[in-house]
Amino acid sequence: MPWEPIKLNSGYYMPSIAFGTWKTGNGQGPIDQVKQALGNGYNHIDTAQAYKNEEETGVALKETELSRSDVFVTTKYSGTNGLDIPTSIKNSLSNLGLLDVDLYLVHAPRLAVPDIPTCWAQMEKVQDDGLAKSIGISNFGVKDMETLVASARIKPAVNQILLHPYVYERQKPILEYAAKNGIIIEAYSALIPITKSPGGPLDKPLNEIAAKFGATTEQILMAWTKAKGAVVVTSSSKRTRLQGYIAAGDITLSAEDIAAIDAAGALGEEK
Ligand SMILES: NC(=O)C1=CN([C@@H]2O[C@H](COP(=O)(O)OP(=O)(O)OC[C@H]3O[C@@H](n4cnc5c(N)ncnc54)[C@H](O)[C@@H]3O)[C@@H](O)[C@H]2O)C=CC1
Ligand SMILES: O=CCc1c[nH]c2ccccc12
Repeated sequence: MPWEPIKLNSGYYMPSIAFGTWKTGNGQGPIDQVKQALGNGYNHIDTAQAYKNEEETGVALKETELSRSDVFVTTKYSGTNGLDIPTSIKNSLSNLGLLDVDLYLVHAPRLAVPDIPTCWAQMEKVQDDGLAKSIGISNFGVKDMETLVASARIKPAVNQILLHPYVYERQKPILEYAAKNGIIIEAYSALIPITKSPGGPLDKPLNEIAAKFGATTEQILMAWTKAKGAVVVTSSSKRTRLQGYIAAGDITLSAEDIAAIDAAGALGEEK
């Protein structure tokens, strides 16, 4: 299997590519987009309180042929409407029509109120109470993680962060700290060098490596992210793109390919 499941520090396995539901509200709606992803090789769905599509995600999960145990569901505490963590997780489960989620994340460190240790103790209770199989964080920097780990009984299983070659140097300390502490990195917006920042130093190596593999540049960015040991959370309303991302799991970049992408990435910061 190309995108191998990754074992989390909770003992559970997480599929290493996820379909993200942020901004699935346009055109084809979230229900159809989640169903399309589930029908095209995705068994990991990423949503959040803030995305306001947990109910639609729940409908898609009910309507799919896959059983609950075949799909890994992530949602996040986003501090929406000023609700606290115990209330938010119950609302999310009710919206999703589920008894538990596979992964519950604190969406950003600024949401950890009144402070990170107090917030994390509430997350630990969510896991203790069986409402989430694993708990984690998103957008946490090294200092945030140090504060959390210093008082944690349960270490975060995952830190979901921005990761692509133009921010790799900046984000590397987060990857290193996570690796030392058994925290899996999940990368969002891996395609930004193509979707938002084309015309930079990455274009040449990405095009050359893509031509060598007979692949698209999106697929090469996905393969690079995978090579960094990260889980990928991506999205598209287009079936062919979704299928292309799955196929990217078969691409193994050489050390030289990775070095060329790292070097070009370090030359240009995100625009
Ligand atoms: N925790 C957090 O703060 C965040 C989490 N996320 C999660 O990650 C998921 C994916 O985030 P994205 O930034 O959308 O990921 P992404 O970088 O993988 O981009 C996917 C988007 O790029 C488009 N795309 C693909 N190839 C393209 C091409 N050749 N030309 C133009 N557009 C192309 C797709 O249609 C899709 O809209 C979200 O749905 C959400 O679940 C995203 C942002 C922040
Ligand atoms: O997850 C994507 C970005 C986003 C949208 N709403 C929120 C709320 C809190 C943190 C991040 C985000």
